[in-house]
Amino acid sequence: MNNHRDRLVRAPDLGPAAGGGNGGDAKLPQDALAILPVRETVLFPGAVLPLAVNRQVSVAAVQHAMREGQQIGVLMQRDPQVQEPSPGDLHRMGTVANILRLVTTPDGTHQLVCQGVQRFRVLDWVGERPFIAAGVVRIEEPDTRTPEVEARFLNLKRQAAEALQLLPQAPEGLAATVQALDSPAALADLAAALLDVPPDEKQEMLETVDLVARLDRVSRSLAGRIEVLRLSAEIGRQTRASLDQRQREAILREQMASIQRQLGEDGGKSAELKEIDEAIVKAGMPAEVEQAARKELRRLERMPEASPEHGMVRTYLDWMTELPWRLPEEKPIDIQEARRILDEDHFGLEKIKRRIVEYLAVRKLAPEGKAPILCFVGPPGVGKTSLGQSIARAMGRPFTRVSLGGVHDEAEIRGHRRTYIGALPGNIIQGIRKAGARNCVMMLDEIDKMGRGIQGDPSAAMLEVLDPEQNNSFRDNYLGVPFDLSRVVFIATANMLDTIPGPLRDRMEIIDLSGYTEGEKLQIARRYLVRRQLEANGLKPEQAEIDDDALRAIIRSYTREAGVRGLEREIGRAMRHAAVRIAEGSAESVRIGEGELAAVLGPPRFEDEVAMRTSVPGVATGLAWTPVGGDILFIEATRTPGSGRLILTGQLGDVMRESAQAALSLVKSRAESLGVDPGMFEKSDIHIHVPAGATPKDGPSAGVAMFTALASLLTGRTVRSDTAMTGEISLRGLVLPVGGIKEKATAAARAGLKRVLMPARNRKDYEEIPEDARARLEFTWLERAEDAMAAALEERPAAA
Ligand SMILES: Nc1ncnc2c1ncn2[C@@H]1O[C@H](COP(=O)(O)OP(=O)(O)OP(=O)(O)O)[C@@H](O)[C@H]1O
Repeated sequence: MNNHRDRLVRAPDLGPAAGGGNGGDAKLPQDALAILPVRETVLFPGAVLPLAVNRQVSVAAVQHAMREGQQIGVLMQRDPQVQEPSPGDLHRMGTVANILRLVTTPDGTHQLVCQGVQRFRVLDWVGERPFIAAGVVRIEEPDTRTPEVEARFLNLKRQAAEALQLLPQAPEGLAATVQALDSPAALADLAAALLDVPPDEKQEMLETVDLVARLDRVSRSLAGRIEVLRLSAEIGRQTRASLDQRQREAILREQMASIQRQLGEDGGKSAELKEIDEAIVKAGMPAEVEQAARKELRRLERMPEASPEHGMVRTYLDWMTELPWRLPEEKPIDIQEARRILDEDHFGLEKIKRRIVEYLAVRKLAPEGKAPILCFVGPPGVGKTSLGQSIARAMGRPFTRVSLGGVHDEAEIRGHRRTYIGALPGNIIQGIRKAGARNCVMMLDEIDKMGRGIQGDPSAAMLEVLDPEQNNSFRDNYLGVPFDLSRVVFIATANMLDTIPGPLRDRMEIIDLSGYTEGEKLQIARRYLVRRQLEANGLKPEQAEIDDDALRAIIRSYTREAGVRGLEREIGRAMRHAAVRIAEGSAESVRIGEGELAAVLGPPRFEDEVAMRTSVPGVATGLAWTPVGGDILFIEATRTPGSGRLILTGQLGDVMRESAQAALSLVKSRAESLGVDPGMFEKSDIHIHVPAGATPKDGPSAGVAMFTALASLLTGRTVRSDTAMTGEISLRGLVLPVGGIKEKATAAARAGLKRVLMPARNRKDYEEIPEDARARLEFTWLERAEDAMAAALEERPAAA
């Protein structure tokens, strides 16, 4: 069709390109492409297309590719008006092309003839001047021939044949080419390239990588096109039948007006449908999802408003249109600022904050990379949730919490199918909608408390949610379409590790928050909790004050916890007391010292518990590790006339029962050195009880305390009230090492004890114990059970 002769030109003939930047001669990294920005044209794989090359960026890109003998990346501009496009003006998905030849027309403009090879996606921009260059990933076209694909392939072929028949000026031989095509992907791309639709729609087709969705998308457009062609063919026929064109238009207008009149009578519904239609457009759904939504919208159109299904479809469409499909712009993370935010919100926790900053730094450098999933493990009230909130704040993203505690049904995570009455999406999708962004920070609370019921295993669904290979197309049963969770920042919390299923645990990076020492709690109270409670109770700082001694007393005598939640509650109570006094006018300002506490908060709750409990022989203070931090526990032993039985109560597990038996055997074998008549055992029953019977207890680490309690009972010497102990014992009287030393020592310090007895073989764990607890405790390291007796029992038998 050109009336001039094509001629081959070498790259340098194009004239000079602007210098500087990535340099005309610079080599690009291996998977990088020189980019040719084009306007209102989409090149599809397989298609041969002439492209105008006149702008500096285009000229330089083509020169570079030709000189290096490389392919070129063709990307369409978002806005055709932009004269000098920069990377931000381009779509991120385009087609890699082979340069076939370069043609210069007589009027001096250049045309590049190139052939699309395969799709690519831009990973990052690696240059802007003199030409745009991008690091890319090439998208392979898998050779899938499922029945789903096959059916669509045949259908599309049929449609293409029909369209070509209706087209008067279809190129010769095209119909035969189409029929001979054997690849569904090639057919879809060929049809898309030939279709007479706006460039943006073509770009959408290009971006539809999934083959089934692409075949559907192209087939839908083609069907529309065929309709138009049929109509125009019919009009043509009628014109030939000498129907006056004007007359025909008048008739059509008349028909349209009548249809509109009818619609007018039913204005409410059509307004509603229009609203949903607009919401679908606004939601920015991926093509496949939009297709599903539109299908439902068409169903809704046909449904009487009064039918129960109408409401269900309407609710479904509300969910679909309100979900944040579009990815909001992500600001790069400011690491300095993140550090400042973490410090502002939390006292101490240095190691943990450092780890979080590292995590954020990695995410900053590789935003699309697979970041590990952080899991905060620790007792309640140690700041797991508030750390999560700080991370969200530092990343500038919304925060949402999803509680997994008690979830034992897969559908709670993945939603119910819409066939169920009252079905809703699962809590992951609900969390996303609440957050309003699909790159939110989502805290998965109590992941250790997920159960497993008869309705499927929720942890399997969780695995899929957290798997970076799968979560970009997470399928909620209710939605029935994939949702991309890959940009969500997941953070899990748990009280204990043991109950998290192994595969889930492997996906996560565990961060331990073990609880605070008294010194840390004091600082947290002073810097955060008091201020927060002042505000919460409408007080100004000058109106109420709690001094340090009072805070320390609250920590010691009114709370016994690893975290600071109880502490905050008690401070809140004290503040309310102050608020009442100020509101009733009996004081201008209130100062609460240690002396006032009893009046404000009631009598101390924990102070003398140990002294009181251990005031009789037969009670020893043990130390336990629990999921909510360490704690003290009492081992009580008594003797009654009987026949040599050992009675054990207090919900003890097997290991603990055996350890009680071992303690008793050990005491029996030491009877003489304890000054006990060995014959006494046959005439007595020994009862060992570990109170707090509602909590199951297990483990061997109470062995030393059991032995000490029995020795105390039989010798009549009480156990020192300032001493707690832990350790396993062997039948031969050796003290064996145990776990949880740090938590146990912290618990002893928290309970106001002064001395702890621990296995000598745990000495290596001493370094782990927080400074604060170390300073307050005296440690005795036990080799043998006798060492415990010597260190724990009072010298003399208690007075009867
Ligand atoms: N290091 C700290 N500095 C300042 N405040 C803290 C610190 N640790 C905890 N807090 C405060 O203690 C309160 C309880 O913390 P948070 O709710 O985060 O606990 P949690 O570990 O998530 O508990 P749970 O497991 O019960 O949800 C919050 O108000 C939090 O701000």
